[in-house]
Amino acid sequence: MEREGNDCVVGDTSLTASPFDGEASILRSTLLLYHVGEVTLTFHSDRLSWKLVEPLDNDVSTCLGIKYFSKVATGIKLSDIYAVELNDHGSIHISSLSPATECLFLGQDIKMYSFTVHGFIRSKTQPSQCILVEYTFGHKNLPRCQMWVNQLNASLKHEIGRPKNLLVFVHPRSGKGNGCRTWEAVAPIFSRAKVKTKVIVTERAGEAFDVMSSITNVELNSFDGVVAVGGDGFFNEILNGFLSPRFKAPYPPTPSDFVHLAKYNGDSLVLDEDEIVDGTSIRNEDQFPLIPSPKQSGSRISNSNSEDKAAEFPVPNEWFRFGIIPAGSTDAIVICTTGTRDPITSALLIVLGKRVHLDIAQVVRWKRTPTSEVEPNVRYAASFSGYGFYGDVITESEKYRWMGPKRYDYAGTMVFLKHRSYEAEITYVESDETNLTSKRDHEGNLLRAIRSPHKSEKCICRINCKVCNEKPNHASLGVCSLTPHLNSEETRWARSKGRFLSVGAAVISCRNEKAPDGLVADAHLSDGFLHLILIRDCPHASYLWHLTQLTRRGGSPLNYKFVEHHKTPAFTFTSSGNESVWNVDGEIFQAHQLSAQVFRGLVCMFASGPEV
Ligand SMILES: Nc1ncnc2c1ncn2[C@@H]1O[C@H](COP(=O)(O)OP(=O)(O)OP(=O)(O)O)[C@@H](O)[C@H]1O
Repeated sequence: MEREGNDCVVGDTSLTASPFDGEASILRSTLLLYHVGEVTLTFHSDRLSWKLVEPLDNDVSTCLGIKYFSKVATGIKLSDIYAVELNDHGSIHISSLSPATECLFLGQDIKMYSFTVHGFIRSKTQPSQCILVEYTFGHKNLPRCQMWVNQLNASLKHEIGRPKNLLVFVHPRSGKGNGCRTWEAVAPIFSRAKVKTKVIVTERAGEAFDVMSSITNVELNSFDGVVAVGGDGFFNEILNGFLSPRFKAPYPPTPSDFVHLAKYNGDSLVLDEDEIVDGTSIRNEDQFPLIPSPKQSGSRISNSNSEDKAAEFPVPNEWFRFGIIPAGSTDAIVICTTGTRDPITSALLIVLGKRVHLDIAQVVRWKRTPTSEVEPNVRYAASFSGYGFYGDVITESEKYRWMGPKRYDYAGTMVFLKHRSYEAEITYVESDETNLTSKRDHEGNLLRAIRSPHKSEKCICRINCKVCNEKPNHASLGVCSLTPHLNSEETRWARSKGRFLSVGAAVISCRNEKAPDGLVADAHLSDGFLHLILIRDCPHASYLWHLTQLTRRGGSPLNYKFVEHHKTPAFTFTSSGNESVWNVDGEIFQAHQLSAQVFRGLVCMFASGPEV
């Protein structure tokens, strides 16, 4: 049933007032909204809205005396639409419609053409989660449907920031081994949104690193971003492959009395603190099979050539973004950046072209090579680097990878029972916000902090976070803009020395399903600070209490005398005595001595921050 005369296509110069709200509309037609009824569909520049032709009485429509309840939406913002498609079956039989709609056709068997608008709505119970919605509109006239599709698609093209071409890495064995299935579940969102994807399913650890570090700048420039279908460790590998050859920055600062322990036998250390990192040393990592040597590289993407040397790929790069489709065991980075652990939400945030900046820690290990030269070894971390308990858990858990995500619980229990502590010295740059929980008095006793922020005073990072939005201007300030808390005239260093159960540096809150508020509830995605958490040796029961607090929503895991919490842009670590390893974003990094700093908002993610 067609109502001729109710359609109008309005050009730019002769916009027609919408009958609903007086706003200028671009397009208006009477169409059939499947499962609802006949509607007047109106497109304003930023919104598609519809209204039932038959007036509703309290959301109830009546047809032939039968009442139908209409609880559907009455519109969708253009920014929440990710695809509009003309349905290729061409026409449908009225018999496949809902009873309410069939009533409109009085049972006639009429063929219709249709198009579907794909978008999302936020879950009412979990606001960070996006739920797919689709609205199918029908009309007997094919050109009319085509006109709507063309108009809406033309408008979607003007939506800012949406990607067109992505490089996707899938880790098939991530988490419970669901990497491929997870990608298959979200791939239709990309194809509907007409986002081209080059998909690489990894066959071994280190492959994504190789591809990312050897891909030419010309080819990388052809992508709008890279997507990891996997866990935190997999994302870390991709991040390191991206940054290592491209990001040029000084090494982290160290205090004037920082002695590189590799400097024994009176050799002088040849490193200059201002020396530029090219990061290629990561490729020579000798102890970790995950980061292979260049010879192993079986890259499925072309290698450098002379044309590429001329092509630039600036880092930081505002356009190029990273996405994570969660398929791992912990997925802390995706939880912190999207507020949820949901592949559909992640895929939608990617195709809709969302953007949030993320701080990245540069962790530099100082180590003597077989030729007796001291060599820095650079790793980048997006979520957490930890030593002692955290390093021991990751080492132990690798033995039980076959258990899947449960291996962390098992390994955690084993390591907890052993209750090992490690002798170390940590120095950190003080800032006005540095000492947050515990402080040592001059007699060496641990005092409960007086400056610990009360819970209600904590500024939690969320969508449009004010703290993160004060982002530095990378273009005008160069690399200095990445270390805003290190650029003051005088850097003040503080020191903690003793036996520690763990030493950790959180870049972000590290929320995950086991720790709903994360390790540091008020950490920000992009404030240019690391949260240094030092857990001094303490009785077993006290440590258990700290760990238990971590698992509680609203818990206070840092509010103990044996816990030091320092908000700092840089720190150094030197171990003495028996050693653990570092756990960098869930990957092992063996370092006896290291220095670290954080770069504010170094990379952009396809996300918008958590909706907390
Ligand atoms: N095809 C592969 N086979 C084996 N290992 C791989 C493969 N592809 C990648 N890897 C390695 O597996 C490691 C762990 O991957 P990932 O982070 O996805 O899983 P996870 O450890 O289960 O999750 P999470 O890091 O969230 O706890 C990564 O460091 C990556 O190098």
